[in-house]
Amino acid sequence: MDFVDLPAGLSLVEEPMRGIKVDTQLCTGLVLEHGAHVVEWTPKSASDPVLWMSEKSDFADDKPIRGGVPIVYPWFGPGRKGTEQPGHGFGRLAPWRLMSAKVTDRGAAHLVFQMNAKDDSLLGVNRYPEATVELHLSMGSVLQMSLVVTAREHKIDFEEGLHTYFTVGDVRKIKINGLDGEPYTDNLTGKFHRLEGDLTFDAETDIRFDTVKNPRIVDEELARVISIESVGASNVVVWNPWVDKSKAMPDFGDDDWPGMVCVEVANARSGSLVLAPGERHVMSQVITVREI
Ligand SMILES: O=P(O)(O)OC[C@H]1O[C@H](O)[C@H](O)[C@@H](O)[C@@H]1O
Repeated sequence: MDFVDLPAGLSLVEEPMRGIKVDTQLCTGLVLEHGAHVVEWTPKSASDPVLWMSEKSDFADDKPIRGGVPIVYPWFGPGRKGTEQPGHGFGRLAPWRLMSAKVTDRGAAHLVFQMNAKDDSLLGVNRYPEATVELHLSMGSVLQMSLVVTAREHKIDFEEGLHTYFTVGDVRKIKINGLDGEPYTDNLTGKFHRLEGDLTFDAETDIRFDTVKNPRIVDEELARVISIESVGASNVVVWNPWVDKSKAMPDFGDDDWPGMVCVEVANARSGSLVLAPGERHVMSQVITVREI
């Protein structure tokens, strides 16, 4: 950040943590160095925030942020062994460095962050040099995020995800369409199923689809459809903690669960990736909001 000049429309902020504030004719937004975390993206046409943020979130070097778009890398949840720490990997806890910042004439902000390869002090482990990990971000009337992983001298084997929290009117009244007929694993029971019709919510939900199809959140209450289009992802994870889990999470309000849903594009479990030395993989999502 110290080496990159910020054009009009971008400014440096220190609160709630150090990051880049975006304010252009197309959108407002906020991306923090901590985890290259997109905390806010609101297109100028939207009357409600698109991304959900917990008012109880921590903003600390050693804690993940609850809301926005946490980057999951290099393992998902507790990983394939079920014992990895920290949960969802160190990507969301790592300091990332701004490598370039541009704003187009039309007002789209293009930012590139790289996971800081020099600072491994945070977690006391020297894992970063295995790969170069970048987030390429375009924030305008749509939000486009690409996680770009390039193996260095050795073969790497990893999981990843863009763990997006969306604001919804009431999770009990939304439906997610686009995934009809797709197979999924219920992470709460370990059982396999196949979705029939639209996905709706009437209990705690934590499921992982094996799919390359694109989900849409149909939200009559907020009169909008949010589309999540991905490239290079073989999973979609859908999560809502419902009543009891919300109470158990200190960084999540007890009554916040109806107003959010996570729809996460990922390569996890059987979708995990292997890259040969020098090989690169890109996983992208494009988020679009349309009024209904
Ligand atoms: O609390 P976190 O580590 O941020 O994880 C929040 C959630 O993320 C994903 O959706 C997982 O599938 C869930 O099992 C997990 O509870």
